[in-house]
Amino acid sequence: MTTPEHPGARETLIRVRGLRTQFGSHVVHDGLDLDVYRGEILGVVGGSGTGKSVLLRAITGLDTPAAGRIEAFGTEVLGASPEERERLDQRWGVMFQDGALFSSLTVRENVEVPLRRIPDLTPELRRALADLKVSLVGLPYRAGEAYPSELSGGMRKRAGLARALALDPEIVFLDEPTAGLDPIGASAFDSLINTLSEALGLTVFLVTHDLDTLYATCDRIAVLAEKRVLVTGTLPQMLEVDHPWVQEYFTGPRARLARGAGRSDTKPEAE
Ligand SMILES: Nc1ncnc2c1ncn2[C@@H]1O[C@H](COP(=O)(O)OP(=O)(O)OP(=O)(O)O)[C@@H](O)[C@H]1O
Repeated sequence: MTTPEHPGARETLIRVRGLRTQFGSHVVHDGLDLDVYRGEILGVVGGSGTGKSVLLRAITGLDTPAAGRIEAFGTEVLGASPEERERLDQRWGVMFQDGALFSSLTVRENVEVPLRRIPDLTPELRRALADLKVSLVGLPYRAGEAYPSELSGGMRKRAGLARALALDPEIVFLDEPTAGLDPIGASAFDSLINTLSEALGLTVFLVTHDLDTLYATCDRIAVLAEKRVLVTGTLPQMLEVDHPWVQEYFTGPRARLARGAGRSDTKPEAE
């Protein structure tokens, strides 16, 4: 299937070509291509088990694919030297579905973990920078002193985002950030993603099942199906795609609800 859009000549931050991932004989991706452009919020959708999380992990070097090329900021992720890898890790942040926080550390200490990679950063400055990130994601100051178990699910997700933002990355990878949140909490998280994208020029790679989030935040969508990125495009373009899963997902009853009565901060149609 062709890719019906290209948002002008934009800088490609991440370029994936011919990606193949597999676990034993189970092939998850085969011949997957994807570009992520600077400054965009890209929503990655697909049925359960189509490999959205595996793609995120492959791009960020957490899983090693069987074949293909992944380029981030012009650097080959696969086969990057430890020094290159360190530089890449400073240019992206990853927020996992459950926040993946260390339960024995306070929120501030969790956010300080990536900051420990910066040589010569005094403990006082590290702490101050962590507090800044905690407030950047809309958590109250006292949340920095709380342990993850003392926070609500929504606050834990924000804490996970604060840690992902610790090193001022250019791109954040968010794995189902609104999963498990009530609609008000999910809507607040959508607004936070939009605000951070606009204020910091942050690029966002967003794995989600949440149609409301797609409508509220995403500039572009990539659909995973048939072991690859089947199609990319804007939301209006998705409505024109002639593929059963895409049709069902974007024009089914839940999609109509999301489109019609979307959250209050629904993003205007991109391009
Ligand atoms: N470490 C692993 N070992 C074996 N199989 C794995 C591993 N990680 C993922 N898989 C398999 O790869 C496939 C894709 O998994 P992935 O978690 O990426 O799907 P997903 O699209 O994110 O699904 P969901 O929407 O349900 O979260 C699944 O069949 C999963 O069982």
